[in-house]
Amino acid sequence: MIYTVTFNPALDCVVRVSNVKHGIVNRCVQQDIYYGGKGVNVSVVLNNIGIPNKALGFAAGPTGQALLTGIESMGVDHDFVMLPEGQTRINVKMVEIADADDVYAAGEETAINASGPNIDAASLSALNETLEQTREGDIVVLSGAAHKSVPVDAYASIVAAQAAKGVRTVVDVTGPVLDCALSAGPFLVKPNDEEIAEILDVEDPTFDQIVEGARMLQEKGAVNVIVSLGSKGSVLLDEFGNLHQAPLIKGKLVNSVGAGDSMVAGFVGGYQQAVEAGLSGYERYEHAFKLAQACGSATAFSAGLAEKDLVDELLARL
Ligand SMILES: O=P(O)(O)OC[C@@]1(O)O[C@H](CO)[C@@H](O)[C@@H]1O
Repeated sequence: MIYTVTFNPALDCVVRVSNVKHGIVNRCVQQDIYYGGKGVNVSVVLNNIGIPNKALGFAAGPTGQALLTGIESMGVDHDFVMLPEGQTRINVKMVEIADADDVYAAGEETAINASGPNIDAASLSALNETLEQTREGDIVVLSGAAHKSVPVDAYASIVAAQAAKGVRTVVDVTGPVLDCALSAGPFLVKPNDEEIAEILDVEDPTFDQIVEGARMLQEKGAVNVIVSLGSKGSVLLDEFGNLHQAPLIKGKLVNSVGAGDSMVAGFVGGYQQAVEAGLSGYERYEHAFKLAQACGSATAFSAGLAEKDLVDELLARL
């Protein structure tokens, strides 16, 4: 079973605007609301491609209730802890489009992510209790930034507790929370090229430097590392030291929100399928990485998150 944990989910309000001017009221030409937060996105994509999973995390207030009702109506199984105070955040994603008649054209994306509600110690304990339901062989995906009230080692503690039970974990977060979690040996981390640049302290890393950065993350404890390289595709450095490279799949970019989360969904879903099919070593990772690429690109080519038909179509091209 795959579990996702979203400490700070969000209602993503994506507004498409042409000819934005600062300092005045702008009217959008299209508005879409998605049930988001990185782990929630992973769950939605897994659900869309027919892979059973359960979404965990924290929700609060009427916005949190709307998020839970929304994912439930999509068929996503969940077991969120309701926080005693506050509201699940609303994140605004603005896409600036050149032509008001071509609403879903690619455009420059600007995100304003809210800070989200405070997480009290009792609620954190309640989440840890829900995580007791995992079993050996399961995968737990910990995705997205946590509110500043969360101790920096909260992800690391979950990684360590799950590893002790034979559960693999994915940690998709940055900064000190990632640094701390690395030492607990997560199964997968997924930085992008900018985060690798920060780790290496270089401005515009070459391909070799990206690979060096990924190896550094392995030395610090990550079992596998996927680095998304924007228009240059992505790479996977697997636990055996093999480098899997994937150029970007060609298609019309509509929306990059959730594309990275969709890669994570494809990877964990594909990894689980490969285990069940008896694949091992290099083949297991090739299979997982292909589904990761197909899911990531299917989201990038859609207004919302990846749907099965497009994922299958893209998979057939790889
Ligand atoms: O603030 P975080 O947790 O880093 O990121 C949250 C977020 O930007 O990530 C998802 C896309 O990856 C969105 O659904 C959501 O709004």
